[in-house]
Amino acid sequence: MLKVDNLEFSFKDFQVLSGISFEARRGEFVSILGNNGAGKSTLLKCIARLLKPKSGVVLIDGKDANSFSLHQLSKNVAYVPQRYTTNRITVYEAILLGRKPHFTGLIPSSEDLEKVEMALDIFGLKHLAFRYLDEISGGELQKVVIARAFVQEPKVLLLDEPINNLDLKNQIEVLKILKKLSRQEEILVVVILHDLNLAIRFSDWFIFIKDRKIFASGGKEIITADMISKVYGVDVKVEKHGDEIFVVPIVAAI
Ligand SMILES: Nc1ncnc2c1ncn2[C@@H]1O[C@H](COP(=O)(O)OP(=O)(O)OP(=O)(O)O)[C@@H](O)[C@H]1O
Repeated sequence: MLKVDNLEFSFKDFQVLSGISFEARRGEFVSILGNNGAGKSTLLKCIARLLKPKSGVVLIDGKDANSFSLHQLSKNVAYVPQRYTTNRITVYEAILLGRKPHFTGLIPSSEDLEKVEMALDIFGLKHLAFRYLDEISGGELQKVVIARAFVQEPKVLLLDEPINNLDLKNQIEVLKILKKLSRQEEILVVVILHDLNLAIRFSDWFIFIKDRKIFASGGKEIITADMISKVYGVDVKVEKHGDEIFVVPIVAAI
């Protein structure tokens, strides 16, 4: 579904990414992890074609992403940024805008409206449908932005820190929804996360970025205290409780 091959990116002469290669399949939940400034958002933006890599290719379903028209790209890839600005439109209208790549006439089709209704339901936003975006909370807005990407019906859904404004209950709820979407709709979900333990709980595959490169990638077996300590520069323990593993930072008493 997604193949990134030898991607390099620089902001002028400041190299941010080098030799980034990985593949991910339909139906997977992949998390991109690493310290602040490691290049995670830059990688996601290169995949979404918002930034142009210096070299390397991004293949979507075997086709070079550069060969897609913007219209085709928006039917294949949806991107939820870390920060977003809002217009004075309602929650309903904002989500409906996600259907834009599917519009065939001036009036939304019944399918467009059904998808919006479905998204309002899935994301628990029905009661806010006719509120303006500046009249809802930051966490609610975050859900709206994800719901808008969902109705776009992409094959690849890219999300940059989608749970950073949410309380714990909503963090888990949104990750559960994303996981369900990856499984049921066979979408490839690629998410930047900072919470290692939530990433471990929900992801099928992990990509750790450090010093411009992929430091480690793989399934849960790559999560070791040594690897995490090297990536984040913090001493940690990896503890097992039943089938689950947890990363616990070792912090000396203050
Ligand atoms: N527009 C820009 N111009 C120049 N440098 C930039 C620009 N955007 C980001 N950078 C730099 O590129 C590097 C990677 O940034 P990026 O936002 O990809 O990191 P990140 O891993 O997503 O970080 P965070 O976890 O803090 O969001 C950082 O050193 C950042 O300062």
